[in-house]
Amino acid sequence: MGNVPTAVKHCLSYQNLNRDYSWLAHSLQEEKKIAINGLPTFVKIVEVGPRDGLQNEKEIVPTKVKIELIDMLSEAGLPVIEATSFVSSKWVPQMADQTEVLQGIKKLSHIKYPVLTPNIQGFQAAVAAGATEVAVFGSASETFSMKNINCSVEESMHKFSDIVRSAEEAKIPVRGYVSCALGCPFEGYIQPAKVTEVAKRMYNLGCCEISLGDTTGGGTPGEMAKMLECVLKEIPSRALAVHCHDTYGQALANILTALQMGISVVDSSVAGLGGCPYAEGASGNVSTEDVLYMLNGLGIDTGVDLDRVMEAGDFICKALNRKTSSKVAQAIYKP
Ligand SMILES: CC(C)(COP(=O)([O-])OP(=O)([O-])OC[C@H]1O[C@@H](n2cnc3c(N)ncnc32)[C@H](O)[C@@H]1OP(=O)([O-])[O-])[C@@H](O)C(=O)NCCC(=O)NCCSC(=O)C[C@@](C)(O)CC(=O)[O-]
Repeated sequence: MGNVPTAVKHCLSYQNLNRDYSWLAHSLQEEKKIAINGLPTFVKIVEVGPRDGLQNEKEIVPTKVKIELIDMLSEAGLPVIEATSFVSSKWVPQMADQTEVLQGIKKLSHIKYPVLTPNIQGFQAAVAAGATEVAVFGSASETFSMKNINCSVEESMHKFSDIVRSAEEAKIPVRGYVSCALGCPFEGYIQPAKVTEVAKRMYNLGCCEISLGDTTGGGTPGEMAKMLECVLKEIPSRALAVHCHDTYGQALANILTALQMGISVVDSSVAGLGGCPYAEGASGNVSTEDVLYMLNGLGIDTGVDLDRVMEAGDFICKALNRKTSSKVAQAIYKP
């Protein structure tokens, strides 16, 4: 870890914070159920690196590297790791080894390994490969829906409805993504009312959690607040997540805004890998390392070991022959 300032060390671990600032630890424990400054006391991190992070990579990443990455992330204590997607390999060649990845990883019993399924064909293949959680992905933008999953928003709802019905029978929880929640790469501004309408339809279909995606990474905290204000009128905060890309450097500010509004599920990607193949120019997701550092500093528990996530980030960056996009890892990680 090298020589890092004391204040920084405290952001490296929630446990450090508790130990070294006993007065704060005491108050955190005493007021376990009372949010500090309106913030949640626990945030669930949904690690999307192995799927969202890798799907856009031009060079095919070897299956064994993907498996090792997921196993390292499991060891880091991430509660949810989106492992792969059961989409067409003609559309997204990087995800063609979905079955091998899902079957090759060490599945720890306390960790969920959801996979993306755009249609019933993908859902059936995912279940056959052993998936126990899936996610459907819709959009608040008609154009993005066509480009991404080759159908209109209306048609996508019918496909998702089929998946949710089959998933209910198989007792498989379904997460729902709403892309373009803060803007579309093709249509630009998207009205919060449109985001709300799509999110509500997916929630009413039976999606247990709705992840609101800033696909372009162009949203700002003001826009995040307006969009969430609208969505929260229809969906309870406990069923919402935010999924922020960091193209414009707004992701952490957007996440903090969401936390202040009662959201306690945050999607992020190790080393800030990623980008959607159908959102050209949009860079990676916010890095898991940076989100953890911020949450640790706020005294918010996640159960995740930042050091181990940085090791996983270092591993995948070396495999991809690139520098991490995590500011925290750049600042403090010494292999
Ligand atoms: C949705 C489809 C499949 C429709 O693709 P299509 O071409 O319209 O599908 P189709 O039903 O007409 O079938 C055509 C061919 O695809 C096959 N096919 C059909 N379905 C499947 C399937 N599930 N798995 C494997 N193969 C499939 C099917 O068998 C057939 O094969 P052929 O007869 O030509 O050999 C296609 O558009 C697709 O795969 N899109 C991929 C989209 C994608 O993965 N996007 C990136 C993820 S979304 C994202 O990143 C955003 C998010 C979630 O992170 C949040 C955010 O940041 O906003």
